Amino acid sequence: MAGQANTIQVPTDAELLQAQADLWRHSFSYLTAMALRCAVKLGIPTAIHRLGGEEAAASLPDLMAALSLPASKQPFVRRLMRLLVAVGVFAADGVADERYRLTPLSRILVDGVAAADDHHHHVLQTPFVLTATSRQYVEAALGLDEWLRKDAPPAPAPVPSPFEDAHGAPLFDEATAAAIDPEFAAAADDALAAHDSLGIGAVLRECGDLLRGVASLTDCAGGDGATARAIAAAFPHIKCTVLDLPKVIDKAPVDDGVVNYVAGDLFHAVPPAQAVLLKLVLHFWSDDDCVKILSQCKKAIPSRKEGGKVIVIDILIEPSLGPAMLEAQLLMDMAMMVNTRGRQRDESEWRDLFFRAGFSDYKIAKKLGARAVFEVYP
Ligand SMILES: C[S@@+](CC[C@H](N)C(=O)[O-])C[C@H]1O[C@@H](n2cnc3c(N)ncnc32)[C@H](O)[C@@H]1O
Repeated sequence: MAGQANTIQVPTDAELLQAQADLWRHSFSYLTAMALRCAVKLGIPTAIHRLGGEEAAASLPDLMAALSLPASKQPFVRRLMRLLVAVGVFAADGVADERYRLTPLSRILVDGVAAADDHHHHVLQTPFVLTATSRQYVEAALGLDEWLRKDAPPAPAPVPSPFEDAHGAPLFDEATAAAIDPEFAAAADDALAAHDSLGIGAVLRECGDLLRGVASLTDCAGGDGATARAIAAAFPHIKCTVLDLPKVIDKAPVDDGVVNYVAGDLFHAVPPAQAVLLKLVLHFWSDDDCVKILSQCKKAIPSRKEGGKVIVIDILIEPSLGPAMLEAQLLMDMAMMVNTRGRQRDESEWRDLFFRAGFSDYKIAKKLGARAVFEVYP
């Protein structure tokens, strides 16, 4: 059928019109990201909060004044806000005289406030937005086709990410600040901390049984100890240890009497405990590295009979969560592919990692939004 390659089935009129609209949407979706970045840089969520709080909506002229923007730009800000309302970043009252309110999404972008009750933490996500939409991330993504054309180095050499190809240093590496831009490297660290801190409260509230009967826990790659301190506050009987790299532990609170901090390398040894936690760690690493990390964790825990387990909290790709959640998970996977050597995984990929590392069984204790909490047994 040689002729077929030169012809193509033209879509019906209805399909064509829909296809063109979808093409606009996908090709220009970066403008949604840039509109969100613009709103964060101007401080629009914080201004709306100050003008109206939860009770009253903020009018466009009041918003212009609060942001110190020239009145001549009001029609343009109205168009920016119209898009951000349409995609759920803000909500609007009225049609001609728009008044804007925060949505749950824009509430996590309000700066300089604390949670209104003791059970929740306000974790500001603006560093995440600013890094995800940064010139450095966008440039790395623009090199994706070139990167795919290039053969990977022979195994076991790691495959450098498009980010490394574009900028000459991996993300979150000592070399990043020197090779790229100290400001970007600091912002990326803040973005990681903001991204990771959101969610441990929900895990502790939703998974009551997860830590029942656990006497000691090592939070592997636990950063500055925020997660371990939250666990110790909720379960004071658990002896908590944080393992992270020396450069991170050096900045952690020295012997705060609640959590024990250990500087080390999770590829070499994990401080022994009844349970080891890997929260948002494995998605950063390749499959082979994950097997090495999980093997170290397995050495650190006792048998299943003695309550030994590894707790993994990470994204679980799950089409049944619906198209919007799946798209968020797959975009997070693309973000890992473009910017790191890691990936997001579906259940069969997680299962393979656990069994390759020598574990005998696992269960999904809870699915929480895009993430899942796994209990992995020796
Ligand atoms: C994605 S964060 C983990 C976040 C943390 N578990 C949380 O949920 O807040 C990555 C952490 O891994 C640490 N890390 C990276 N390589 C490491 C290694 N070889 N050994 C120990 N920690 C490491 C980093 O310093 C950083 O704190």
